[in-house]
Amino acid sequence: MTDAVLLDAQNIVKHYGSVEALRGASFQARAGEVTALIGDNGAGKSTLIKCLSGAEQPSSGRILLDGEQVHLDTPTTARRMGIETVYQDLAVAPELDPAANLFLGREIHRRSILGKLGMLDKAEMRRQAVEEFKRLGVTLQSTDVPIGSLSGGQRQSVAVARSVVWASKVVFMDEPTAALGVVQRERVLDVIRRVRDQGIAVVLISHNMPEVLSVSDRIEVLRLGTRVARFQAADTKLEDLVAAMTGALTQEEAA
Ligand SMILES: Nc1ncnc2c1ncn2[C@@H]1O[C@H](COP(=O)(O)OP(=O)(O)OP(=O)(O)O)[C@@H](O)[C@H]1O
Repeated sequence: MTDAVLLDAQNIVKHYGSVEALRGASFQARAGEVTALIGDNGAGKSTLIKCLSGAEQPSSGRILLDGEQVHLDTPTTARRMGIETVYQDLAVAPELDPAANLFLGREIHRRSILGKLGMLDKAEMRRQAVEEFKRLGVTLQSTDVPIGSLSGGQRQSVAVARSVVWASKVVFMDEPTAALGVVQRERVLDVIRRVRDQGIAVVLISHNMPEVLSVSDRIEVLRLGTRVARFQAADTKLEDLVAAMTGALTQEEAA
């Protein structure tokens, strides 16, 4: 674990009309660590991630990346800064194979005039995809079949890999293991650990507390739109997390 904060969100407020989804929420993530963002339904987790990935604009507050204030006006701006997001609803194209999914929207074109005419370099994309899947520990029996025919866990591993390959700093994952079986869930968690080990700051939203404790280095708790507690996962018990989420424990000074 390191002490250098890579992503530092300070006092983020987000209004949707009269609803105050975030009421001065702060959040920090470090490179080479998994930080879990937890909280009860409606606590503001998804809204915070949207604000930190350029999908929504905060009403007020500051976001620092590597110590510099940034304005994430669109997801494209965030991506250019090395921030990627994996959404809950498997963001893959089922009819395409895993390599094509990895390069979706970022295809490699042939070098010749054919490339200028829009022809894709499928062999090169496949070669790089196989390398990336290997690096991230994504095991697929075949890289030639449509992704729709793979298991849920394999599909989700490809979705995670797709964001991770392009992320140089931060990856947000909103419930990446929701709806997966035990074995498949473990596979995705392994991919997450490998991503962390490559120096990326991984931010994980999850409602599964044993999973949070097993994969995270740090845990930040949101309640009613503000951060109410922070924990180092190694020193934390499940009851501590539940107490912080429900408001039984207020640890605001520590947060
Ligand atoms: N687009 C929107 N318009 C109006 N209110 C919204 C909108 N998005 C979120 N909210 C409200 O903001 C609050 C926080 O929602 P958010 O989805 O961020 O919570 P969450 O912690 O991710 O919850 P869950 O665990 O249920 O997904 C909720 O009260 C929600 O109803």
